[in-house]
Amino acid sequence: MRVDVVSIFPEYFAPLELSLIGRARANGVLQLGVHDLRTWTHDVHRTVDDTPYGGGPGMVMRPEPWGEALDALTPAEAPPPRLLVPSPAGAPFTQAMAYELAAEPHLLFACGRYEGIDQRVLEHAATRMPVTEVSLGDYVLFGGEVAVLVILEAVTRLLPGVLGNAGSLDEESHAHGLLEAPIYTKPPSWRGHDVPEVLRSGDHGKIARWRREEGLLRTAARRPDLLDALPADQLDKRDIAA
Ligand SMILES: N#Cc1c(-c2ccc3ccn(Cc4ccc(CN5CCCC5)cc4)c3c2)n[nH]c1N
Repeated sequence: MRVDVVSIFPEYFAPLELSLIGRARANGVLQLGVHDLRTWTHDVHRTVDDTPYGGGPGMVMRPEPWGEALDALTPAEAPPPRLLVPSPAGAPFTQAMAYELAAEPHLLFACGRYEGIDQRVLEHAATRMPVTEVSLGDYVLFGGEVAVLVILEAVTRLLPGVLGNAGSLDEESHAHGLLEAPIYTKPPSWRGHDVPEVLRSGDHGKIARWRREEGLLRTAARRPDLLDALPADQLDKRDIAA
């Protein structure tokens, strides 16, 4: 997968040299390009923002540099990338979207700052490539960079060969639409707290049932909205102890 990121703070993406994403890049699973938007400015002050039409707080990112940047990162001879624009007004980023993005050959991220990017940039880009405005959640950040780090981590871990034990993808939260069960390791007793006996029983059927029940209980307590979204055949409400 090829990923290009455009930002006025390219140094935000230094962490992508580390850990499993760094290894994915070294293995060629992920090709990452980070670009400074100011590369595509032409004035002495390298200006990327201006005042908002219609008034209002803050500044808006000018369309010209963005237009040139997206042109430069959208090769004419290859299929167009999917453009992702983090925004407080975006569609919620979910594990389902992470799976969808992990299947894309080329992602292009536009990191806004200030009060956002002139809307015409997205309108024009949409005439050439798929454009998705995406939001991490209902709170306001300073810009899109943190969102790109989150999205890139969620997507990269789904790429083939990135996670050593592919099985771990099956059992994690949101893989089956539920939260995962509690997890434990040695010692069997620690400060008076014991590991649930069933997990040390060696009975894999009982362990699987225990984990599903614990996941249901957690989901009912912390994320009842996920239960409502489960397909009817996957949940019998009686599964959840009162
Ligand atoms: N993903 C994600 C995000 C973001 C996010 C993503 C990208 C940018 C680019 C700039 N900002 C800052 C900002 C701040 C306030 C406003 C609202 N203003 C009201 C009047 C005109 C705009 C717009 C943007 C961003 C924030 N925040 N929260 C998420 N889950």
